[in-house]
Amino acid sequence: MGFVLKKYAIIVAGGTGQRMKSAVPKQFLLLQGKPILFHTLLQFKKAFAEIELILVLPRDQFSTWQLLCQEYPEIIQACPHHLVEGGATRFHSSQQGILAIPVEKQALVAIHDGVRPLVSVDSIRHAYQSAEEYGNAVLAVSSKDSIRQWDTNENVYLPLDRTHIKIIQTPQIFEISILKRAFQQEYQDFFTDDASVVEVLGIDIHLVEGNYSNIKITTPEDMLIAEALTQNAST
Ligand SMILES: Nc1ccn([C@@H]2O[C@H](COP(=O)(O)OP(=O)(O)OP(=O)(O)O)[C@@H](O)[C@H]2O)c(=O)n1
Ligand SMILES: C[C@](O)(CO)[C@H](O)COP(=O)(O)O
Repeated sequence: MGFVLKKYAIIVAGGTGQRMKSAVPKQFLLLQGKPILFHTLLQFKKAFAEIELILVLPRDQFSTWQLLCQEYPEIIQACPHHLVEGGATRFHSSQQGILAIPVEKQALVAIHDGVRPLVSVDSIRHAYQSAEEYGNAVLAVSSKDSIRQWDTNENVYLPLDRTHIKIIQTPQIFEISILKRAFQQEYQDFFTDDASVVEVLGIDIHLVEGNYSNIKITTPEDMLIAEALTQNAST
């Protein structure tokens, strides 16, 4: 693969994990005996040794992370990174990460959920390659379930054609100049991911095939699924 542009990855982990209901912030929970965030950072390093990593965390979690980095020295050895303070929403955390990247550099920037540690190296490489070709790339998979949407006129859930549905994942990769422009906007409630922010500029989003294992660890059963999916990797 002939990559030309400099590559950054912003790993957003500025949330508080309310749905996980865990005393330990979910990004620090151990998966195969190592913090989730280590697995996430490592996948990007495995994809591109030269990549620059930016980790976004709430300020009050910096000290816990620094302690984890002492307890697991492989984190810093394998995945040196720049630590940035997060914001009130995912949008604001992405924005903080983007601000940490120098303006003058031409680069491709992936924004990835810290709690998606199972993204495959192949998916990461494929997404950067597509972003280099099309200007942006967002991982997505087809729905395996039937889908219904609430209809306010009929007051009932009506079926949707699932062949027209995509489940959106991360990483979501963009040219830095586009991200800088997009994230100057005011926050809007429908900004549930970075693609929805960039799209407001009138830019078409290019979806690329993701992997079903790339789950977002959101609720307690996701930890069990993640442990099961990584079991062979650790033996
Ligand atoms: N203010 C925020 C909110 C979320 N995130 C990050 O965005 C990713 C996806 O969000 P989600 O799974 O919703 O995480 P939380 O917001 O922590 O969880 P919850 O909504 O259950 O509180 C996570 O890596 C999370 O840390 C972030 O960086 N900053
Ligand atoms: C960015 C994302 O993971 C794409 O599926 C998702 O939108 C994050 O949503 P959350 O409510 O912040 O978990």
